[in-house]
Amino acid sequence: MASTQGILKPRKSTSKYANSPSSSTTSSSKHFPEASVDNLSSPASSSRSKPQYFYSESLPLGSERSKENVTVTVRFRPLSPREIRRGEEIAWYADGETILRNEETPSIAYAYDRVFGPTTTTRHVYDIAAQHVVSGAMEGVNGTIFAYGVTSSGKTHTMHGDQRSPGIIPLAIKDAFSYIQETPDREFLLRVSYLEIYNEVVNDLLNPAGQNLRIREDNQGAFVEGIKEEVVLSPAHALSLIAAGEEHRHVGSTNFNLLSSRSHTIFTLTIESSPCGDNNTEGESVNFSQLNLIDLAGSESSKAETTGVSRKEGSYINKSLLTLGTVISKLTDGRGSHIPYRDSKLTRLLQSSLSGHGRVSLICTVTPSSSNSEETHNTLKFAHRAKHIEIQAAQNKIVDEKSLIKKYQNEIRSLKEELEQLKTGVVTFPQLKHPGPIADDILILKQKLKDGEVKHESKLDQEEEEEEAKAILLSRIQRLTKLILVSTKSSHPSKFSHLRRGYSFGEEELAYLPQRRRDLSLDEENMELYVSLDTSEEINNDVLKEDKKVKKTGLLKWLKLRKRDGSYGALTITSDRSSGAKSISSPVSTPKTSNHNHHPPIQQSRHSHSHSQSVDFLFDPKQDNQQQIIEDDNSSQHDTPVVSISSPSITRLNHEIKLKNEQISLLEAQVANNQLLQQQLNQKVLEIEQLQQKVTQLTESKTELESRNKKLADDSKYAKGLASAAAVELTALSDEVAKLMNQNERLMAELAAAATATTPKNSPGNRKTTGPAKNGRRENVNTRTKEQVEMKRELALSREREMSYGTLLSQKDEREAELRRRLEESKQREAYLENELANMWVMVAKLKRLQGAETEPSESSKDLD
Ligand SMILES: Nc1ncnc2c1ncn2[C@@H]1O[C@H](COP(=O)(O)OP(=O)(O)OP(=O)(O)O)[C@@H](O)[C@H]1O
Repeated sequence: MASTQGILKPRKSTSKYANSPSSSTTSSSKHFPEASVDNLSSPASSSRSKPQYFYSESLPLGSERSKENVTVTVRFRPLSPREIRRGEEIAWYADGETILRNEETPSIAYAYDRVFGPTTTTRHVYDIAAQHVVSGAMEGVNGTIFAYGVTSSGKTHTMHGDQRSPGIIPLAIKDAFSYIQETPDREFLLRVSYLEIYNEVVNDLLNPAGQNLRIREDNQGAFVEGIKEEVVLSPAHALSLIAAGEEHRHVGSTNFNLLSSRSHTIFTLTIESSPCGDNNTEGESVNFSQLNLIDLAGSESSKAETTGVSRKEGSYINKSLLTLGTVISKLTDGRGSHIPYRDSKLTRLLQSSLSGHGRVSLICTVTPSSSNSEETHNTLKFAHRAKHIEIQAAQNKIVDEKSLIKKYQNEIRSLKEELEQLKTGVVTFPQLKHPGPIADDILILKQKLKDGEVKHESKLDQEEEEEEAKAILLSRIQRLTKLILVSTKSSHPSKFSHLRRGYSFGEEELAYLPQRRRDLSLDEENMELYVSLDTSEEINNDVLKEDKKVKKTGLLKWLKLRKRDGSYGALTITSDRSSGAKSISSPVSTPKTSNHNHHPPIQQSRHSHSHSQSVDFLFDPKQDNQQQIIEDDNSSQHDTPVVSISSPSITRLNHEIKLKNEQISLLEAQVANNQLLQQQLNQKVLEIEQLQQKVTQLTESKTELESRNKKLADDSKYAKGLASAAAVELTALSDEVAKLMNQNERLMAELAAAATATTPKNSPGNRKTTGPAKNGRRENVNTRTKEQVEMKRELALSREREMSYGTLLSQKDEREAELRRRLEESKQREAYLENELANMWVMVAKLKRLQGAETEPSESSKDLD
């Protein structure tokens, strides 16, 4: 793949204010005149005299610049009814369009590309902070827009919005389709994916089965393996996918926000475009870009009273946001040190955007309230750091083979050639020029035609077969064509950046936006206050409930329709970039206009350059001049000059053949679907069997471990008994030793006394003592000496015994410690196995659920048969 991407250029802090919050330079610091604001100081420089503050006055950003900074804007939300009730005060406020100031200490101020006050509409925020990123993405430059802020500061309100105030995501989608409408010389293919990062686990929000997906890397950067991508054909279609995805997003209640997002979400719009029709020459590269729209979970303040699950969620959220902060600091410190992208899934996925590949817009949402002043200040510092990231946005081009739009275009081209050959009768059964599932179908049908043709004798039969082949080719062309989006305008467009786009949302699109979803989270007290504050729109609970029901029914209806007939021709692509392949899991189906009763018949004329093979669609101006292509079967039949009518009977027969063909295609599709389901079912059964085996094995090893544990516990008990017996023995022994020592001392004392008593009597002066008395004393002395020797021997013996008992005791201690360690190990192993077992059961339950879900459609399709 030939991909031209931007280059990371961490900016060196050359200015003396570069590291001070007051020195916020803007995206345009190199290209726009800088204006200094005197008397503004930062916390860091408040003591210095006359600090200078640089900021830009010119927005939106010019598109011709090659080097840019991240666009950083700050949006205040109004004080919430709860905050008002608590009598909280304004701690921060917008001072003009670009400066934000602290109420208490006005010298603390920050400047950004734009500061939006609490009354600014999301549409205005979009125009300033997002529109240039979206238009860039439509032109082939990657783009990322994300909302950052503490919990309940208004991120989801800004990114998703509601029916009264659609957020950045719906506005961007609408704008993307407007861009297509205003660009008649290019063809587009749009597809979307939607994921969440919850507790550091990546889940696919468009595919509930896609849980705990892996992040992999290739030469284009990080990507999520196996994520589902859906080709989208209209704003309503894209919004319906988001609405369906939102149903799976993790939300919870915090003491700041009753419906708080507990996960980061990334909505990705992948855009491919190439020149239209005749301008589209083979081998020409395709513009390829991705627009990431990110709603981060809110960082949680230490004031949050959380327990259990929510504390765990909060710590994951805080950790990943902390990593985001560290990454941004390192990117901007100019030291070129290691950047820890890999420390969190969020930064891994954002690596490409943060390292300068494409445009980035950071919208920091803050609350003005005094109780959150500290958190707001942290957000402002984060925003200030992010401002220094330098990006170099460039168009991404990819070569033919990697592009889905080229693949479809080539397939349409060769199908048209085959159709033309069939019409002119030059080649009755041409050789296939392209492989793939559609070509396979055609091959089978052609084979059918071929087999039958030999037997047909009449000219009518031949014509019937030809008509059948033509009708099939035509329907394939139509199905593929409608995936590629083109403008209904024939004139050349004015430049996108000068266009005033129609932002208005039709009812159909609004149905997929929440009905002030977040407001429903207010407690009753707040609700009352909210209602009384918002007198223009009296919301009573019944109406809310009713609206919610209607919205849900709308979505369900849409999902059902989509399931039943593949409306919109929903095309699901599971990316497998590791193998370089994209698997198309559901081939393009033929939606009938009658099945789109939820979506009023939406038509769009395909701007074709080939008269003979054109597949014409009607354009419905009611659809805001920018609706998707869904073919009008009737009109295409009328306008397409491929059916040659030679006589009334042939016409009738042709008509019947067409009907039959359609039935055949439907049945074939159903059969293929059933086979696929059957295969999946078999696979699941196999997996369940394997899991059950594993569960049995685990149960066995658990039982074995339990018995080992029991044995070890017995051993340990025995060892403890031994140890306590030894301790008793040792105590007795030490008593005995003490006794012996006492005795010894006593004897020594006696001996000493005896020695003193003997010495003077044996002195020369006393040698006159009589014989028998002398002998008696000598005997006494001898007996005592003997006793002493005896006692010394006993003492030595008892010391030896004491030592041996000591050794024994330490050996016992060691053994006891060893047994305790083993006991601990086996307890850990048991816990691990129990955990594993629990996981297995969860998986088994999931698989069973899946199996159940898959059996249902297969049964219903059987019923159809
Ligand atoms: N600019 C705004 N104007 C009016 N109301 C707003 C605005 N921003 C936010 N709100 C309201 O404030 C409340 C909290 O907003 P939101 O749920 O968008 O916060 P959040 O930052 O996404 O919170 P979390 O991180 O907990 O998900 C909602 O009731 C929302 O409608």
